[in-house]
Amino acid sequence: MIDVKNLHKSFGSEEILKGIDTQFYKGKTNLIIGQSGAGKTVFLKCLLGLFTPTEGTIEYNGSAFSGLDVKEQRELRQKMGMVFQGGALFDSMTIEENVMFPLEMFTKQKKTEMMDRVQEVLDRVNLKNVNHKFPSEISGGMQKRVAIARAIVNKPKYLFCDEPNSGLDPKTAILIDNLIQEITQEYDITTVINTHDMNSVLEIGENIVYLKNGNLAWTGSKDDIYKTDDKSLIDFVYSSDLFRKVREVQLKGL
Ligand SMILES: Nc1ncnc2c1ncn2[C@@H]1O[C@H](COP(=O)(O)OP(=O)(O)OP(=O)(O)O)[C@@H](O)[C@H]1O
Repeated sequence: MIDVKNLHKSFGSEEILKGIDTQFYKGKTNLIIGQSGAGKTVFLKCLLGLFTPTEGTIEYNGSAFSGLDVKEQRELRQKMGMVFQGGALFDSMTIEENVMFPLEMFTKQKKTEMMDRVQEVLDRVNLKNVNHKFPSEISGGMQKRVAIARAIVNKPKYLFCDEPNSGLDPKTAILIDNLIQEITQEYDITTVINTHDMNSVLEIGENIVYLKNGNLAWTGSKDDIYKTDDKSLIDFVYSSDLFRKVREVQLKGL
């Protein structure tokens, strides 16, 4: 679990995050949603420890970066996996080398042990016969699977995903969403996903954190969204055609 307490983040005189209190739960797909510029990426970077909060704390199972020494901070970082927007694979490395990279960076495992683990996670994300290909030789959906495999190869306790569906067709996007949700449940990971995608909200939104202008405006599940009377959330989610249509069908009781 990640416990966020009174999180503020400013750049110079500009305050981006304005005192956020929320929790992200283990074994659940936690989503951060909000309009462009609301502060989602800044929030995700604070969670990753890439930005230091100006005020407030983020506790990972009771430990905050600020209370840890350098070695403990490194250990905590190793428990974090990240799926970057666009995948961020290394173009000059094969798929196998990409996935092995965190193990080579952070562990002292033997090559055979690393190879076994790489194969295990490639199997888990349903990627066959791609080990020796380069990222440019596989599809966008497959690249996302590689990015997920790389993010989980070192058995993280926390998984952060920045717009994991960007650039994918709707069907592939849902497959990727479902894969992230399955992995989250199977390995009991605290997963936080930054997304614009209302399909994702409807599909996998178990705990949704809605940011507005750097404030926490609403939290709840995908089912709670249908019952909400929060005007700003309604305005935001009903800008999605899909959401409006699903709601109309629900109201008709079909
Ligand atoms: N390193 C930085 N230095 C200064 N300002 C920053 C920095 N990173 C982000 N910001 C500012 O913080 C604000 C929120 O940006 P952020 O990227 O978190 O929004 P977002 O909700 O993720 O938007 P989008 O959905 O478009 O990605 C923006 O005004 C941005 O200019």
